[in-house]
Amino acid sequence: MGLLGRIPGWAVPVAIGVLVLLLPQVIGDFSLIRQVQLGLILALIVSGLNLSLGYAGELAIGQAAMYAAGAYTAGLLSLRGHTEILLHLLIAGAVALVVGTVTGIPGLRLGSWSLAMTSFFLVLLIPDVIAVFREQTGGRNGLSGILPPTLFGRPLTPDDYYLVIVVVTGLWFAVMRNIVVSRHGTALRVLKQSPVLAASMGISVFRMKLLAYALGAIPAGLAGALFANLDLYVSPEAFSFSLATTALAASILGGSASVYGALVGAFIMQFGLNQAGGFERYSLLVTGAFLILGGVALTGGLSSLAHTLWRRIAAPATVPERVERVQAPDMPDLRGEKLKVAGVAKAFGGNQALDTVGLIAEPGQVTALIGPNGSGKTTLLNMICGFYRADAGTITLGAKNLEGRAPHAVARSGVARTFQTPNIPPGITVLDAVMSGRFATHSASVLEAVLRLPRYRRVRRDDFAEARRMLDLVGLRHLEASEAVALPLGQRRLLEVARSLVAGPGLLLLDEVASGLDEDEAAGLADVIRKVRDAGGTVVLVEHNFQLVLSLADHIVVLAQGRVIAEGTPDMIERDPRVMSEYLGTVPDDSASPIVLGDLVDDAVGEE
Ligand SMILES: Nc1ncnc2c1ncn2[C@@H]1O[C@H](COP(=O)(O)OP(=O)(O)OP(=O)(O)O)[C@@H](O)[C@H]1O
Repeated sequence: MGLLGRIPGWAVPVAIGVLVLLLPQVIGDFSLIRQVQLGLILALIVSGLNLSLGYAGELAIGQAAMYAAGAYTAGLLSLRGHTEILLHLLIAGAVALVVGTVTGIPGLRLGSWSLAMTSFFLVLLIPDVIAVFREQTGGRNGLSGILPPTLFGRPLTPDDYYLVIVVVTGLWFAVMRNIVVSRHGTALRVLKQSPVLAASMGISVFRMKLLAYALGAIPAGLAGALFANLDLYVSPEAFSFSLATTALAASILGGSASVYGALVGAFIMQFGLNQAGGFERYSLLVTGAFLILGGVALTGGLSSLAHTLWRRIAAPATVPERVERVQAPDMPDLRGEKLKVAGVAKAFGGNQALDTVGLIAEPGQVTALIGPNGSGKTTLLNMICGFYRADAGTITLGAKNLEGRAPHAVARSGVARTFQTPNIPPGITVLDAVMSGRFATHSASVLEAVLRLPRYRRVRRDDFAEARRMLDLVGLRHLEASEAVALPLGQRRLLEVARSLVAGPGLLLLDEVASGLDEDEAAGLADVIRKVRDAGGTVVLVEHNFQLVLSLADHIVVLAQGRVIAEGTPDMIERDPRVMSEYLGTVPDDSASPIVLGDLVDDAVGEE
């Protein structure tokens, strides 16, 4: 690691903050200082957008409305004689939070693009809402007569007020950083990668998206209060649609999945726009140009570019090609639970994918589920995980009835799974990726994460310890600081197994976990699965590699056309004529060579 790599992560933003704080002492130019203040206010709005767009993957541009709510709240408070800036910030933040929550719920409940649409209409509605409450807001004439702000009763000079804006912005960015590096931050990235993955890790997709949108409202509300007290005048023009597009362009240009990208994007837009002659007329064109630049030329934004360069200079990444088979520790005891699937049926239109299927998986055993393509294996896994509702039948884990539970509730009941294609969010380390599997095991709130309260620290310590233990177990500990998504396939599969095990699940579902692995990698994986079994875990293995199934499974269930056609020990299954004939049905009739079951299944894998 180079000298640059030893600079702590917080040092750069703190140094920039101090520089910005001292700016008026160095530059006396009033108009430049005003641009900096407006840039910081825009950065607050953009950071809120980043939380939902960049981290949770939900396009929602309603921050302009929350900005307006914050500005009018502060203005109205001031007109009633309350000039205390801290009171303005507190109430404006709370009002924006309420606006964000109330408008976010219907948008998110309806799903799909609804939040984008509701937030879009929210911005278009601002002038109408202001007009309806003309008496209070001053309508199109705006709200004038706002009194200069005070701090603890003391009037603030313009220089003092500059400090207030810098400190509030700095504090918010510290809060944002704490959220982003917390479990909630990782959960947001998981959600952005895939709602299915999030739900299967016990994360409520609706709640997490609402959290991101509502939290993102707070800085917009703070920005509104700061703006009202800067200009001492608030009018509807300040909250036009072009503000929403400016914030969007700044977010994409700076890097929406980045904390400090909001500052970069906001300053480029603020200073860039100011330079553009006749901006008022061409604002949408200019922001559009910035949007295209950010979207086409800078995927991940300027901050991602800077981050990549920094990492190259400070700590060049070294990712070993192959799985390191280190002597792994023993698996801690797992409290596996009995899975009982009885009489489960599922039809998609006229296609009966599962027909009265039954399966029992015992703790301390590997139960393999095999069958030709389209026989219903994945459908059954998705039903156990709560992604599909059964038309008939029951699914229980221990004493818990899983049927009818939402996917995140099933995961919280102790069901963990891997995916046919490893599902790993970009931008997080191997250690973070494994720790994210523990999200459902705690109840430390966002506030505890932001303030780094003792319970949060304790939970975090346990997360680190457990994740490292699992990385030791699968032999990836030496890669804990590497970017998770950059690992080769074999290691990503092991990583998924570690992530599924880290919360000590009652049931582990492995979906074609050996597919695409070479012999060594498959053998390493088989060792890990045996350890899970020996530690008392309940394992259901969906697998096409028949030799691996024979060597690992204690019990095999064979599905064909949605029905269980055979079950028993590997010996029994290998000699079962029905199993042979079902598989024979999958090969061309002109196959004249002697047929071995394992070869046939391997052929099927090769064709995929
Ligand atoms: N969401 C869906 N909508 C409609 N049909 C579906 C859906 N999911 C699965 N099916 C159908 O259900 C049947 C079983 O599919 P499933 O994916 O469960 O099989 P599988 O045994 O997992 O196959 P593979 O080994 O190829 O993954 C297939 O006929 C498939 O086309």
